[in-house]
Order: sequence, then structure tokens, then C-alpha cells
Amino acid sequence: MHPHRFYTLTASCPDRSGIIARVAGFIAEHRGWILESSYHADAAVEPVETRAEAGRYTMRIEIRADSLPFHLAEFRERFRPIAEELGMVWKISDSAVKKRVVLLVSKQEHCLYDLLARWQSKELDIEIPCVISNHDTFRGFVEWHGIPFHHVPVSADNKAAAFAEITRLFEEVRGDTMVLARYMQILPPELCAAYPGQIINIHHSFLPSFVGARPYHQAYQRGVKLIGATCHYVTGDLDQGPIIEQDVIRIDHSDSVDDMVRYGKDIEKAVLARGLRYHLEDRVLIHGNKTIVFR
Ligand SMILES: Nc1nc2c(c(=O)[nH]1)N[C@@H](CN(C=O)c1ccc(C(=O)N[C@@H](CCC(=O)O)C(=O)O)cc1)CN2
Repeated sequence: MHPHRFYTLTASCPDRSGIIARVAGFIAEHRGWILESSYHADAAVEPVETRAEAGRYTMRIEIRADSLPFHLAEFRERFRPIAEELGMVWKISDSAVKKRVVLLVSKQEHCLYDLLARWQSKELDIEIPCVISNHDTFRGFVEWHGIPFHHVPVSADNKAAAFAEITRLFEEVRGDTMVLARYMQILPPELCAAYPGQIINIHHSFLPSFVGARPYHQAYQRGVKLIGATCHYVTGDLDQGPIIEQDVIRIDHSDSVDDMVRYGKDIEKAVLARGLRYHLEDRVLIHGNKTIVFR
């Protein structure tokens, strides 16, 4: 992370020659100072004449804010014609504006505790406007951190009302990102559709293996030699959303399910923290059901 305040431009467009020249030329024309830039072209697609046939070209550029003669709003106005010319889907964010991250948790403490510790130490430079849980277990711990805690019980006959309340709370606190920190309720499709690319889950398996509930029990029954964790965006298809980050750890025949759960917690915490940071730094671009992560 740079000491300077910077803007992050992320964009994707139909691939063609001259994209970088056009974008970097615009920045240079205004004496902008590029701190970091990353680019990715879809698998080699023959040069084509029409946009419809082209692969996607993806970029991420960090620009030192004080090197430009205008602020973000004017950057957007001046850049828009270039983006339209290139058929870009794009956004630009300001490193000085902290993301507002709402945490959701059920009964497992480890990911919640880990994220709160990283927040409290300022390793994660974010706002946590509230924590929401379907259990009251962690109220004291969360409120000790000076963070509002909302207990929203979920049962088979109140799901619609419960998730309407979660949506209301997320809007009320102007949330940017929702993190399911071992939150063990399946979000309704309409909630997932309302916030594409804004809800992150940590699944306690190396997806696509062992989707759904109790993946360590599934892994034990299968006799795997590696277990893992997957940080992914949440969609209406359970544990099928675009993968952001993964990791694995070796196990063997002598390990019980409890051993797997214990080893797995360390992996889950690390994978969620890395995946969340990539997301917060606008390093993750979703492309279909996959991601490009400019690490
Ligand atoms: N719409 C989505 N919701 C959630 C996703 C997702 O990908 N899409 N990921 C899960 C997390 N998860 C595993 O990581 C998971 C959580 C819960 C269940 C489940 O079967 N839950 C039961 C209730 C269990 C209980 O009450 O303890 C249920 O919701 O009926 C499976 C997988 C988070 N949500």
C-alpha cells in the first residue's frame, strides 16, 4: 500500500490494439503519475474486427491523486468519452474513502475474531458499521469493540423477514461489502442479486469439492489428503460464486474431523483476510463466474 492518496481505475473492454496507449495517454496528458498497473488479455483470441467476437481486456491502474490537476468527479467526466469509445465497463475509487464492511457471523468465532483483530490493529483500514448474527453469542465481544451488534434470528418460517431486516441494516449503515464470516444461513437469491460482487463468503473447503454444510465431515468420509478453504463471491447458487482466493493444508489418515476443523480454522482465517483485502483494494474483477485477481 502506498503512502500517497491514490485513485484506482479498474476497467474491462473488448480487446483491441491501443487500449493501454489510449488510457495511459489520457493519464499522461494530465501529468498523472501511475503508481501500479496491471493488465490481462483473455486467452489468445485472434485479432478480430468486431467487438462481439473480441475477448475481454482487463486493467487496474493506481494513479497518485495529487499528480492530477482535478479531483475524482472531474476525472470521471473527462475519462467517460474514452471509456465509451473503448466500450469499457469501468470504475474509479479513492484510497482515502474507507470501505464500509458489515460482518455476518453465526456460532463459529474464529473468522470474526480474526477480522476484528486486523481491524483493531488497523491492518484492515476499513469501517465496520455493524455486525449481524443469527445468534446472540458474540454481542458482548463485538460491543466491547465499540461496534453495534444486531441479533437477527433466522428460522424456516421467518427467512423472508429476517433477510429483509439484514438488507435494511446494510442499507441503513451504507454498507459497501457484506462478509459472511462463517455465517451459516443460505442467503435468498434476491439478496444475492441485489449486491453482485459485494457479498463475500469463506467456505471451509477447497471448492468445488464439498459444497454445502459440514464440508470437513464430507472430506473425512472421502479420505482426502488435502483440506482447504475458499473465499468467494456469494450468488444464488450455493458455494458456486466466483472464487477470489483459496489455500490448502495437508492432512493424513491419522487426522480426525476435529483435527481437520482445527487445522482448517487457520486456513479459513488467512484465506478470508487475503480475499477480503484483494476485494477492498479493487484487485478483483469478475469475469463470468471467474475472477481476475491483480495481486
Ligand atoms: N446464497 C448463498 N448463501 C450462502 C452461501 C452461498 O454461496 N450462497 N454460502 C454459505 C456458507 N455455507 C458454507 O460456506 C453454507 C452455510 C449454510 C448452509 C446450510 O445448509 N444452512 C442451513 C441452515 C443451517 C443451520 O441453521 O445451522 C440453511 O440455510 O437451511 C450451507 C452452506 C452462506 N450462505
